[in-house]
Amino acid sequence: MIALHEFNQLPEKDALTLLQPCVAIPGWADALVDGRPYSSREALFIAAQALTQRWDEAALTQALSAHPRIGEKPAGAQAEAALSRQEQGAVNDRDAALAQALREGNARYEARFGRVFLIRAKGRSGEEILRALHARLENSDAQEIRAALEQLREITLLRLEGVISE
Ligand SMILES: NC(=O)NC1=NC(=O)NC1=O
Repeated sequence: MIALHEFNQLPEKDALTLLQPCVAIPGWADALVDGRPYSSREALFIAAQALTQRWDEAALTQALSAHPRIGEKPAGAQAEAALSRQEQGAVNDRDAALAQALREGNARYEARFGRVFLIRAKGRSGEEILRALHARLENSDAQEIRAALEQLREITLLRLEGVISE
């Protein structure tokens, strides 16, 4: 976590490294770093959100390489794995029936849409995530790309909030 004025002054490489765990879409961090200096944290978040509007199915596929399945808390020390574990903290991984239901739901989703189910897990219980997964299974391909991209935006901006303080 660094202050906005520090972020504005970081060497480009260090600023990119700081933003990299937010989302595995390099163009997003590149553009956000290029847009410095930001006059306020709000201006930074407005720019960050605007840049996510460019994302399409290809960007979603690229980002999913850095997101473990829900219920599969990733091992590994890299920043993304630690963030995923923290974000999935409310998913009770001691509930075997829930874990099984999530595994089955993930498998059904992947069979239907051909990619990992993505949801902003922070603040959501496993049961709430499972309900959302079942509801989204009813989406058309186009609807589900939009739904997944919206979740990716939420995850990315939540992670950015954890990187840049006032
Ligand atoms: N498949 C996922 O939805 N993964 C994740 N959701 C989050 O909020 N963090 C993740 O890693």
